Amino acid sequence: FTELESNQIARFQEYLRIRTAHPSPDYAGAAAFLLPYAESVGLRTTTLHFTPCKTKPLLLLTWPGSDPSLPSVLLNSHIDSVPAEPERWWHPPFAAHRDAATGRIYARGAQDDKCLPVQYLEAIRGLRAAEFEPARTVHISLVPDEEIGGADGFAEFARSEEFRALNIGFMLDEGQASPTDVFRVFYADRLVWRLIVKAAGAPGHGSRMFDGAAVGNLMDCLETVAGFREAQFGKVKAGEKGPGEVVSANPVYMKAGMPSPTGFVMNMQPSEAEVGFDLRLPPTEDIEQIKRRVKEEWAPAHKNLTYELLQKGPVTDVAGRPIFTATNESNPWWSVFEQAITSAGGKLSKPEILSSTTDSRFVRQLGIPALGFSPMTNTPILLHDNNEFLEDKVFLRGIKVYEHVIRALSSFQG
Ligand SMILES: CSCC[C@H](NC=O)C(=O)O
Ligand SMILES: [Zn+2]
Ligand SMILES: [Zn+2]
Repeated sequence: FTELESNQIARFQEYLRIRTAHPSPDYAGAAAFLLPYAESVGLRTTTLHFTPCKTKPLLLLTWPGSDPSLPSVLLNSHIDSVPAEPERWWHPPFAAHRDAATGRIYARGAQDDKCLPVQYLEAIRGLRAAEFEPARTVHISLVPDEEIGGADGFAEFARSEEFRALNIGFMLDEGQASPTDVFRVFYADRLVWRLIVKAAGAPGHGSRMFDGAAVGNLMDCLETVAGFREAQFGKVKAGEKGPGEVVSANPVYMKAGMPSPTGFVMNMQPSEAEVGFDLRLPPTEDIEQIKRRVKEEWAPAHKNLTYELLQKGPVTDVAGRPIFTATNESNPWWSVFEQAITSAGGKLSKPEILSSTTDSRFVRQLGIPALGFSPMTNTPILLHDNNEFLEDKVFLRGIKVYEHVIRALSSFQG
C-alpha cells in the first residue's frame, strides 16, 4: 500500500473502533472523529439536532459548488450500528482487527455502513488533490438512529427547513455488498411493517386434549403464515424474483407460557400466546390485499386471534405514488450514475429493491431520486451478521469508485 492508502485504512479502522452500536451509540465520539476529519479535507461542517437533549447529532458536511443555482448532491450515511455478540465473533467487533493474510477488517459496521463516510471523504480528498471543482454543491449527511427507524434522525431532517434549504437534486445512500464482481444498486426499499398476533384460548391441565387452546390457536396462525412465506420464498429460490420483490413475514419473537422460578410451568396450557412478525412489502404491493389476508387468513377472529398491524414509515410519496426511484431515461441522474460506474471500470447489476430499509425512503418520499449503493464487490453479505468484515482492497477500490461517481454527479449540468 502507498502511504495514502495505509492512512485511509487506518482512518477506517479508527472510525470502526468508536462504539456506535445500539442501544447506546457513542454519537459524541463519532462526531469528535468525523467533524475534524471533514475539516481536514476542506469541507464546511454544521451540526444539527432534532432532539431537545442534543444527544443525537446530525452532521452536515459541505463542499460548495461553483454554480449554487443547481440542485445539490447528497451523500448519506448513518452513524449508528446494530449491536454485536462479541463471544460469537472471531475478533472483537470493535477492535477493527485487520487479518494480515486476507486483508479483511473485522468490525461491526464494516459493511453497514461505516465504510461510507471514510470513502466519501477520501474520494473528495482525491478530487481536490486533482484540482477538480464541482459545479453542484456536494453535501454529506451523517445521521443518527437509522437502525432504529430514524424517527429522531433522517425522518425529522427530511421534514426540516434546513433540509429544504439544501435544495437536493439527488441522493446516494447505503446499499448492500455484492458476492460477485458486479456492483449492486438499489432503487427502492421495501415497506416495513410489524404484525403482532395475540391468541386467546381455554386454559387447562397440561395433560388434557381439547380444542381451542391459545397456543394451538397461535400455531394455526404460524402455520398459515409459514405457508405464505414458503410460497414467497419459493419464488426467490427459483430465481423468479429478487429478495426485495416478494413479501416477507418472518416470526421474530414468541411469547407464551406461565413463568415459574425454574423456567415455565409445564403442566398448564396457558390462556394467552403471542407472536411478532417482521413484515416487509415491495413498494408496489397491493396493501389492501395484504390487510385483508391478515384479517381473514392469518389472524381470523373466529380462531380467537387478534392482531395489531403497525406501519413503520411512509407508504406512498408526496404525489401518492409508490416510493421508488426511476432507473430509466425519465431520471437523468440514473444514466449519470450508471456511466460513472462504467468509467470507474465497474459493472453494474440490474437495479434491485433492497429487502431491508434505509433512510432513502424519506428522501424518495419527497419525490427526490435516491439510489442505494455501497461499493463492495466480491464480498459476502454480512450486514447485521457475526464476523462482519470488509477487505482492505475492496474498501480502497470503493474510494476510487466514489471519485468517479462524485465527479460525475457534481458536474451534471441537466
Ligand atoms: C422501522 S425501520 C427499520 C430500519 C432498519 N434498517 C436497517 O436495518 C430495518 O429493519 O430495515
Ligand atoms: Zn445500514
Ligand atoms: Zn443496518
